[in-house]
Parts: sequence; C-alpha cells; structure tokens
Amino acid sequence: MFILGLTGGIASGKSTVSNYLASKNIPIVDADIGAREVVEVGTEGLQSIVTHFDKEVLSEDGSLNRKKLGAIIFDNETKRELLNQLLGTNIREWILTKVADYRRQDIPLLVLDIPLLYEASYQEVCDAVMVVYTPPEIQLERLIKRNGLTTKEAQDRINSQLSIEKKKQLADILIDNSNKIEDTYLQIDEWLDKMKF
Ligand SMILES: CC(C)(COP(=O)(O)OP(=O)(O)OC[C@H]1O[C@@H](n2cnc3c(N)ncnc32)[C@H](O)[C@@H]1O)[C@@H](O)C(=O)NCCC(=O)NCCS
Ligand SMILES: Nc1ncnc2c1ncn2[C@@H]1O[C@H](COP(=O)(O)OP(=O)(O)OP(=O)(O)O)[C@@H](O)[C@H]1O
Repeated sequence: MFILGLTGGIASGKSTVSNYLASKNIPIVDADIGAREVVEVGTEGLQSIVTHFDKEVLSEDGSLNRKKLGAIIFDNETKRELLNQLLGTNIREWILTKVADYRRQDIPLLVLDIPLLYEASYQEVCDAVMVVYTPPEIQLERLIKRNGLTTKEAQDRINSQLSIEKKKQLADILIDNSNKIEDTYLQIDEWLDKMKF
C-alpha cells in the first residue's frame, strides 16, 4: 500500500484535492475528522482542554465551542502549543489506527490528509508527500472569503503554520492550486497516471 501524505497551508486547497481523490474511490484519512473525534463529549481530550483552558471553551450543551477555542489559540503561540500537546498523541493514535485498518484491506493507495503534516513529522509514515500550493496572497484571500475572517484573524491562522513556501520546498509532489480547479484536477490525474494508480 502506497501512503500519500496530502498537505498544504490553511485554505490552500487540501479538501478540494482530497474530495477529488475520494471521487475516484481512493480512501482518505482526514486528520481534521480525527481532531474532532478526539474532543467529542465524554472524551479525555475534551476533559484535558477544560482542565487547561477553563470551562469558557465549552458551549451550553457541554460540547467544545470551536470558535472560542480557535480565537484563543490562533493568536497565542503558547496556548496553541499547549493544545497541540494535549491532542497530538490522541490524533496520532486515531490516524495510525486508520492506517493499520486499511493495511489489512490490501488497497493500492491511501491518502493521509493532514494540515500539520510537516509540523508534526508525519512524513515519516508516508511514501511521498503532496503539497497543495497557492501563493500566500491567494491563500489569504480565499481564507478570508471562506471563513468570513478579518485580515488579521486570517493572517494569524496562516502564521500559526509552517509557511506555504517552506512546505513547497519540502514537497515530493507539488500541486499548484492557484488557477482554475480543472487545472488542479489535471495535475492530480497526471500524477495518478504516472504512478499507475
Ligand atoms: C482550534 C480548533 C478548535 C478550531 O476549530 P475550527 O472548527 O474553527 O477549525 P478546523 O478544525 O476546521 O481547522 C481548520 C484549519 O485550521 C488549521 N489548524 C487547526 N488546528 C491548528 C493548529 N493547532 N495549528 C495550526 N493550524 C491549525 C488547519 O489547517 C485546519 O485545517 C480546531 O482547529 C482544533 O481543535 N485544533 C487542534 C487540533 C489540530 O491540531 N488539528 C489539526 C489536525 S493535524
Ligand atoms: N482553484 C481554486 N479556485 C478558486 N477557489 C478555490 C480553488 N481551490 C479551492 N478554492 C476555494 O478556496 C477555499 C479553500 O479551499 P479548501 O477548503 O479546499 O482548502 P483547505 O486547504 O482544505 O483548507 P483547510 O486547511 O482550512 O482545511 C474554499 O472556499 C475553496 O472553495
């Protein structure tokens, strides 16, 4: 089984690419889903957040108020690192369990869609890493538009990750998503063909 890591900057187009790969029946392990599961009501992940961040990050129904926690961590490096420490191990375990499940199924290609792939060293479990790239100004523009953020909020989120230019340098496969989506799909098709998947 070939393990393809898929990453990029926030709002650079990872989901756009992973949805396209999923439409070709390629299985995807999505770290953002794992990151939600490990903080569901009743998990030790959610409990540890309450312990370290205070009850104000909970909504009235006891679930995580993602907007509030996001507002706290994206402009505060110390708190962001604390959250990463609290959840990192549980997210890793969630991802590696999925990988082990797929290994038993004898499939040719598995995609790991992980926003913080390089930041958390997941390249070690991948055979190759595909980086979805857009220049920083397009990334900022798309993030503001999609999430309805102010320029400062969007820039804080971008700055909370390894820069997209650095990810571009590290990439084994670079997908340029700054033009039309069809142009991006074409680059994916070329790679799939080349690899005979
Ligand atoms: C802070 C939280 C509650 C904000 O939730 P929200 O629904 O607003 O955003 P969502 O989870 O959809 O994430 C959106 C994007 O933000 C970026 N992001 C998320 N967490 C982080 C982080 N700790 N550091 C840098 N970027 C991050 C990713 O690119 C992600 O795709 C949430 O992002 C979270 O729990 N983050 C910590 C878990 C984590 O590290 N997730 C990344 C998985 S590798
Ligand atoms: N080639 C493109 N042309 C125009 N808009 C695009 C293109 N690719 C993606 N978008 C838009 O940009 C936004 C970000 O794309 P997407 O959600 O795929 O990014 P992402 O990397 O998965 O983001 P995140 O890190 O937050 O999960 C979305 O609103 C999407 O519709």
